Amino acid sequence: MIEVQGLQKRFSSGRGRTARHVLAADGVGFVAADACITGLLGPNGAGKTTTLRIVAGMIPPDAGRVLVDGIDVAREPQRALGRMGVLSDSRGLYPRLTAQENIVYYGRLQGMARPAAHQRAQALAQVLDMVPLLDRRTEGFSQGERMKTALARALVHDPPNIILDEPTNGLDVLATRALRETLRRLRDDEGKCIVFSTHIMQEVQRLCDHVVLVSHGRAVARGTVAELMAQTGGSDFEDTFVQLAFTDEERAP
Ligand SMILES: Nc1ncnc2c1ncn2[C@@H]1O[C@H](COP(=O)(O)OP(=O)(O)OP(=O)(O)O)[C@@H](O)[C@H]1O
Repeated sequence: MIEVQGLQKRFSSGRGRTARHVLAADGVGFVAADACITGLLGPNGAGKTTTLRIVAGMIPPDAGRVLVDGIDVAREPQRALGRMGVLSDSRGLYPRLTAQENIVYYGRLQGMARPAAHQRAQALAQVLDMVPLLDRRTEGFSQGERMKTALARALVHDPPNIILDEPTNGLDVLATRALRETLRRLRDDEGKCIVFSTHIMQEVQRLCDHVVLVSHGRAVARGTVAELMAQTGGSDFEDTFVQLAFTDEERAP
């Protein structure tokens, strides 16, 4: 379970009169339960990636906190990270290592013995339909191949919580379907807590049990797709999204 409480994060660039500030997270908070797929849905620049990077301990918040299975990420980052698998926006694979070496290396960093990490890499490759990739260097991998490798790496230590930033970015329709199926299986068979970010409404409708609408660094609405639509009295999720996530000025043509 992941609890995100009142996160604030301001980015600054320049100095003096030329200084510019962006409030990327402005009090965002939500709870992501176990055996549940939670989607952070929001427009471009809403603060989804910033929020997930803070959750994953990659950047510190200015205020607020994140608890992963009750462990404070800022206070005990190693323990918290051990309970999280993170697929970040950059994917960040080592190009000179094979897919298998990338996965095993990360498993070793998480304290796994080499044989166990190898076994797990093989098992994940079966699940993610990437066995032929295992012995290839990741240099030159396609988007889908990179995503699968990064996902296997994120899951190698069998974490109870899985964080995915825009996981379907650059995937074709079959790879997207396969990923969705994998996430459902992880939820249903293994009770994982899964949080992912997207700005694609259809993805949320197809996959999410719980939706957190993020806008201007805040969680402006939460619930199932049906609950969110009931809030606006609409029958179309796109209309609901536009009503809840954009201001009147932003909506004006
Ligand atoms: N390192 C940074 N330095 C300066 N500004 C940043 C930085 N990271 C994010 N921002 C700004 O913070 C705001 C939120 O960005 P973020 O990437 O979290 O949004 P997002 O919801 O993930 O957007 P998208 O859907 O477009 O990926 C944006 O205005 C962005 O330009």
